[in-house]
Amino acid sequence: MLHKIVKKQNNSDKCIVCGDKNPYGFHARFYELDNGELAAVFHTKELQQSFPGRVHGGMVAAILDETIGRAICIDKPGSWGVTTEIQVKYKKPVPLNETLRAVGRITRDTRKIFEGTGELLLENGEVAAEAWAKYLKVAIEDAAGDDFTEREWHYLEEDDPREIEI
Ligand SMILES: CCCCCCCC(=O)SCCNC(=O)CCNC(=O)[C@H](O)C(C)(C)COP(=O)(O)OP(=O)(O)OC[C@H]1O[C@@H](n2cnc3c(N)ncnc32)[C@H](O)[C@@H]1OP(=O)(O)O
Repeated sequence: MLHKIVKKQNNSDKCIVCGDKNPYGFHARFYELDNGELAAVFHTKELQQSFPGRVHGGMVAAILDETIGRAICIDKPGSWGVTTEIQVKYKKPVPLNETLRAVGRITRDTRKIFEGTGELLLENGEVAAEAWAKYLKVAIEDAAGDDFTEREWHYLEEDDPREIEI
């Protein structure tokens, strides 16, 4: 189904998932959708390999982790969490050198923690991996230091899509 993009989230410099200056990372872009979910658009790369031709399972977990972890910001902008637990079901190999999508949403939100689920989609829309994850809410200063948001947390002005097929 085609979903309208309501808002684009910021990127960091060095994160392995969203870092714009990390040569080995996914260079993911995160978009808040009109259905209340968060979509990631990201690029898989040769140097993320596990067995030849497929992305490492740890990297698959990483994109799902960040997609779910950022979904909290849809309803609560400026919220941050650190991952305390994650479960991933790997259903199909994730290919190298492709532009792929992931989607996540929040399923539980309390004063201290939040939880959510997400899926990584292949180009044809098939689900390659699904995850559930739990996060402890933290102040960004505690997780990343005092000046993280000024130093390396940027809105990237780009030619973004207006809609995403999920
Ligand atoms: C852009 C945002 C996207 C985010 C996606 C990516 C996020 C990441 O990759 S984060 C990196 C991976 N995760 C981490 O590094 C976390 C490592 N773990 C830690 O730092 C610690 O274990 C931490 C902070 C979670 C808890 O620290 P700890 O010293 O145990 O804290 P502690 O004082 O015992 O507990 C604090 C509170 O949290 C609660 N708590 C601790 N762990 C958990 C847990 N797993 N589940 C639920 N509650 C918990 C405790 O019950 C306690 O509650 P209260 O204050 O009511 O007593």
